Amino acid sequence: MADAPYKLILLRHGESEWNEKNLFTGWVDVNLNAKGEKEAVRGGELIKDAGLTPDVLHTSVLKRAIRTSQLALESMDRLWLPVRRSWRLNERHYGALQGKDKAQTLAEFGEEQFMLWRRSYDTPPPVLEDGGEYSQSDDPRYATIPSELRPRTECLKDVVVRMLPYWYDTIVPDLLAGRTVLVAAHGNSLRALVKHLDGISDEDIASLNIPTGIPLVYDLDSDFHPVNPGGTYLDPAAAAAAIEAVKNQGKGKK
Ligand SMILES: O=C(O)[C@@H](CO)OP(=O)(O)O
Repeated sequence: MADAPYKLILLRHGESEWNEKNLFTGWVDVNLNAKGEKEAVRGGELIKDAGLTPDVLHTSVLKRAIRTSQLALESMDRLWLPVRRSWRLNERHYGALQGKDKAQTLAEFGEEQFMLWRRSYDTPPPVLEDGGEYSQSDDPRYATIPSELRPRTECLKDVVVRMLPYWYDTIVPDLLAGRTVLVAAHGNSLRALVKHLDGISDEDIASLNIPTGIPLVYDLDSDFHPVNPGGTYLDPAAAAAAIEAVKNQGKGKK
């Protein structure tokens, strides 16, 4: 393998209560379900069995990612790791779709609009008005984000824009310091990071899905380009099946 000084492990949270119900989630802070907890433990075991030892953890500020990281770290007896959390690793804000049923949304608006909202690079869902049941406008954890920066909906392009400063300013310095970095985050914030790492086009990113709970390892060269493009899933067979399930969400299958 070409020279690859940096090791990055990406982990999407385990299945959540709303993944199970097939609801658009975004910034709504739902918990893991029992299957998701098991996936998180297994994710940690996979990392350990691969001989990897994360030195630092980065998570979003949403409990499904935080709990996944804790369960994974516990299963490798590394709960003691230093941890940084940022809203910049949060799931994509799903705007007015938050809390809506994916299958009903597909039936109501049709496949084309559904896929535009769900996977197009630059078409955000309608804005979520402040103060509603699924709004985070009064959530204290976001109180320090200036209002012009605070999303009320996001497309993937918006996620790339808000996530990249965190990549460059916080994760890259950890890699440069020689640390193996574990990032526990979400389907769409990880799609944004993978798009950046692999240089995936705005069109091609639409068909890339990330499964819950299966670690994806990148070996990065000195310019932070993957020497293993696309990364390496630690359980490739399970990842392939789970990717297909994510793709089919909304079609009555999970
Ligand atoms: O609902 C969401 O927040 C995300 C991830 O679960 O869904 P999707 O894969 O449809 O972008």
